[in-house]
Amino acid sequence: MQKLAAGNWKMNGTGADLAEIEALAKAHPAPGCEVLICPPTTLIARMAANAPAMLRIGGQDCHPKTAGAHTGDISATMLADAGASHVILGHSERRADHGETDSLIRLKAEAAHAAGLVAVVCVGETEAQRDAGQTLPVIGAQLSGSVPDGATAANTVIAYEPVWAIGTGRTPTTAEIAEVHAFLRARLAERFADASGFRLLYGGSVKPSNAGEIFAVPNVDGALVGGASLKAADFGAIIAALSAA
Ligand SMILES: O=C[C@H](O)COP(=O)(O)O
Repeated sequence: MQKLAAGNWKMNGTGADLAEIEALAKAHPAPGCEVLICPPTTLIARMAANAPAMLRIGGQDCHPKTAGAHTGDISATMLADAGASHVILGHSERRADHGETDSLIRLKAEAAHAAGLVAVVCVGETEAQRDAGQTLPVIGAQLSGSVPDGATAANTVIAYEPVWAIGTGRTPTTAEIAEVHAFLRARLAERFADASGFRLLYGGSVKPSNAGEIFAVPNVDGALVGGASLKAADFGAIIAALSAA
């Protein structure tokens, strides 16, 4: 399978930041992995209009419906129309800030698939859940509830993001990442014939300095990167590490 370096710009970036994409493409015109940037919605069409061949573009959320009276929302169909090929769903910031449930995320993933988008479905435990020994049950429930039956290795990517590792500079040990990713692979195998082909990303404080050791962990097929995806030099170094893994 082709590994995936995915950047989530979150609520960061204006037109001036498109220069980072130009710099990234110049430094890595033919990376040895798939490269995805999920900018704010306002930048998707502009990024897609001049997208270098090495780059895929994604949204950060979508509504479960195709169209309708939903002020402020955007549909998967609209993302695809703007030039997106992927959409992040169920990020912990949306689960926390917008009360997104597993069943809602599943509906969003179904909408993404119907629009021809790859759904990047996020799962991850809070620090309190890890401290209580609930990491695997929590992640198992999120996976079962959020990933629709129509998921395949081609249309779905799973991102494991421990909530306590996001933007904190803290990461799990490589053994802890390995345990969760092996668990995810096994749980997917209970439902999907092509489970071995699903890309499993790690996310949470991935940086150039720790990317190599994280990418050496079994069943880690790439990363979902927040802060370090905003600058071409940092994200380029992560792309290089994944390409070499
Ligand atoms: O979607 C990305 C993750 O939330 C990770 O963010 P971070 O790399 O800034 O910790």
